[in-house]
Amino acid sequence: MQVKIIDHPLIQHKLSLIRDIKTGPKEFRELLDEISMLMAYEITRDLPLETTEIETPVAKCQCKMLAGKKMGVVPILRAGLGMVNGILRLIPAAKVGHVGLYRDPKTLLPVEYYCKLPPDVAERDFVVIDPMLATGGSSAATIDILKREGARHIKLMCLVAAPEGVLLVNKQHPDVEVYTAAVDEYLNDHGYIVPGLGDAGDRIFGTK
Ligand SMILES: O=P(O)(O)OC[C@H]1O[C@H](OP(=O)(O)OP(=O)(O)O)[C@H](O)[C@@H]1O
Ligand SMILES: O=c1cc[nH]c(=O)[nH]1
Ligand SMILES: [Mg+2]
Repeated sequence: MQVKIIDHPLIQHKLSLIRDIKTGPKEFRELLDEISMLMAYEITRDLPLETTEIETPVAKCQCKMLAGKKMGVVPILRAGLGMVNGILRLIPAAKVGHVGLYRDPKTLLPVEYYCKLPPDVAERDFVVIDPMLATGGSSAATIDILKREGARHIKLMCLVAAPEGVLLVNKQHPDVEVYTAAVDEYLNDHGYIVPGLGDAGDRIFGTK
């Protein structure tokens, strides 16, 4: 199983709070936003730097700055929306594409209902975001869509993953690095991650 677990203590602490059934939508959204920002710090570790001359009040010096790589963030609707702002706070120049998928409750297969991507897909490095990687069907389908539109560099960032989902993405998209804060135990008969955190979309938007 190829997966990078981001086990920073702040992320693990906040993840435990977010799992708690007593955490309501307001606190859930705030925690997801904070965790997303912390995770973005980790997934951008390999961004290229270039040297440029800066003049401080004291002297000129050679300083490092981001080399201007174009980035794109693609939340999977709905729950992925809860991770967008945390990432944009660290990478404000990223363009945001949206892919709408819902998981058919019987078949557990993803059903596409929306797609709007930036025009220059082939020039950008993408991060697909969704709090939950369960069977992996939704994430794998989103990566399919991005590749079909010309994307070549894609990472997947989720909050909680099931081993089944990581393995599916590894198998269908071996070039895509998967980042998560936790790999949980298994999927139950309804396709929910155990112990997981329940239905992420419903908990963010208060729809249950
Ligand atoms: O890995 P999978 O088995 O595909 O399941 C994970 C998907 O299920 C959830 O979305 P859901 O279909 O509940 O839609 P929502 O975000 O609109 O609630 C979740 O946010 C993922 O997108
Ligand atoms: O546990 C799960 C599985 C899929 N989608 C969710 O929101 N939670
Ligand atoms: Mg949902």
